[in-house]
Amino acid sequence: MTDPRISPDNTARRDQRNVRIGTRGSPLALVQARQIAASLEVASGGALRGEIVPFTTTGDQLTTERLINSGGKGLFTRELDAALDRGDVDITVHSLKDVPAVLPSGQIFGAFPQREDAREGFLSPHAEKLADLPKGAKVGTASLRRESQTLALRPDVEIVTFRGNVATRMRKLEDGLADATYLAMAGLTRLGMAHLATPIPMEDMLPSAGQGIIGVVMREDGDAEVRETLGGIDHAETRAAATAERAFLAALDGSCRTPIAAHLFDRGEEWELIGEVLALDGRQRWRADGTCRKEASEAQLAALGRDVAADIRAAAGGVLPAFVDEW
Ligand SMILES: NCc1[nH]cc(CCC(=O)O)c1CC(=O)O
Repeated sequence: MTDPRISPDNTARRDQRNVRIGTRGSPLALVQARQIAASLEVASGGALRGEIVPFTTTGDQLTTERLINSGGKGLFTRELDAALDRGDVDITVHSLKDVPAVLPSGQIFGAFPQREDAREGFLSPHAEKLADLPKGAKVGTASLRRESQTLALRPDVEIVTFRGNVATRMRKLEDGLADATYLAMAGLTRLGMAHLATPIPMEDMLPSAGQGIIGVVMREDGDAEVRETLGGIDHAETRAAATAERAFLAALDGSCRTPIAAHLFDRGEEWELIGEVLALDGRQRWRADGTCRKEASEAQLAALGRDVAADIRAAAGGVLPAFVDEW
């Protein structure tokens, strides 16, 4: 006898297949993974069912201060990459800005769903924006990019190392450990907390390459139905941005200790990529930009990223690589 309390909609379809989704276990990561699960279900007409498999990554375990900048690449992806390799999960879901510029071999991006607000958010109980902070104020961040960008605008402020998930950083701010901090608007928006921050104009603070983008990774030889369904949730403009910004990153990021920012802007008729590299103390900043047609291929978008990177190297007059290595 069937239980009348179970509606047919909630009964697992016999032809429905599980897709195991590897993700970090942080609140933001889980929101993102659930979004992908829901999209997969819709895009496959109910044939695929997402099953969230949370992992603790090295980056989640380490509590050392400068971990993002000192521990090498892939701190937040290593365990997920291995699980995907072994076939323990079918896909992995990442904040693209935490994914190293080059994917592990055998892995590809199956989808870049539509980008969320890529701007940085400014959070402070005392001020609306960086310029309003009193002289010598403390700004909390663990990001070398945010540190150097802040010092470029406000050499007088003191940078204090600030990490942890969104809730932790908010608490540190409330406890007065810093007068202000930054969080990506994308993460705040996904967590329903965008109202806590003031978006910073892109021109004032260029975000990290890939900021606001979710990357869905699968094995090159992965399941054809999963691959096709991921193709259905891929967003062309977002893929264009991911491609150009990551090519720029790959061309410059010899060291993960380099403050680098990049964003692909929609200028109506064409794309414009703006890239930026800074000295850690913010006293030097190199910016370059380039454009390409909206119809550009992925190869052309990647070339745009490399060209802008080359322009920055040229502008830095050869000082960049050695300089960067010392950081
Ligand atoms: N480095 C941590 C991280 N990775 C992705 C986001 C936010 C979401 C996004 O940019 O996609 C954050 C938090 C932050 O920088 O504020």
